[in-house]
Amino acid sequence: MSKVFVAYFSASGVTKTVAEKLAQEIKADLFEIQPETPYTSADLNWQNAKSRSSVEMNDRSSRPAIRSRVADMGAYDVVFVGFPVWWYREPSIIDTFMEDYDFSGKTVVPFATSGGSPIGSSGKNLEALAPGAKVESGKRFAANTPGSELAAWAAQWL
Ligand SMILES: Cc1cc2nc3c(=O)[nH]c(=O)nc-3n(C[C@H](O)[C@H](O)[C@H](O)COP(=O)(O)O)c2cc1C
Repeated sequence: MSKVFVAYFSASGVTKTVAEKLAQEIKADLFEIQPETPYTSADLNWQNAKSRSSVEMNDRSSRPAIRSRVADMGAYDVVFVGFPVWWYREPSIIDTFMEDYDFSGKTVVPFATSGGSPIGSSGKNLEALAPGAKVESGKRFAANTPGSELAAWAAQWL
């Protein structure tokens, strides 16, 4: 049986709810990707080109620091990676997370929440940062997606 992990970043709690539901349904270990410096509401203002999130998302090399490490990433075969869609793709802190570990030989499955945008090119972006991993294109879920739907979707990798 595959050993399964769910890691997520959530700035305002929506992805957190989906990630918790997913982990519970598939009995996976759960890890929150927490920024070393938490995002304030001013940081998250996408209408301000100078806000922290705008500045980070405009710089593809931006790698916001993460507060803590996964104890034993080597133990897992399948890693679900959850995040809010920011500017049609994964937030830069997800790029930090992907570069922080060796995912070779693992399957990485992105999932996201958003105001409506699909997950877009996030899977391809994560793939570029995870040499030797099989990275799926992933899926965007509505905030209130039932656990049964998440479980049915995830079953293909278990
Ligand atoms: C900086 C920023 C950029 C965003 N860009 C998009 C976007 O391109 N498309 C979209 O549908 N929603 C966008 N959103 C909305 C979030 O994806 C949505 O509210 C998400 O569910 C929040 O998840 P969270 O509570 O886990 O952080 C953006 C939100 C922020 C803060």
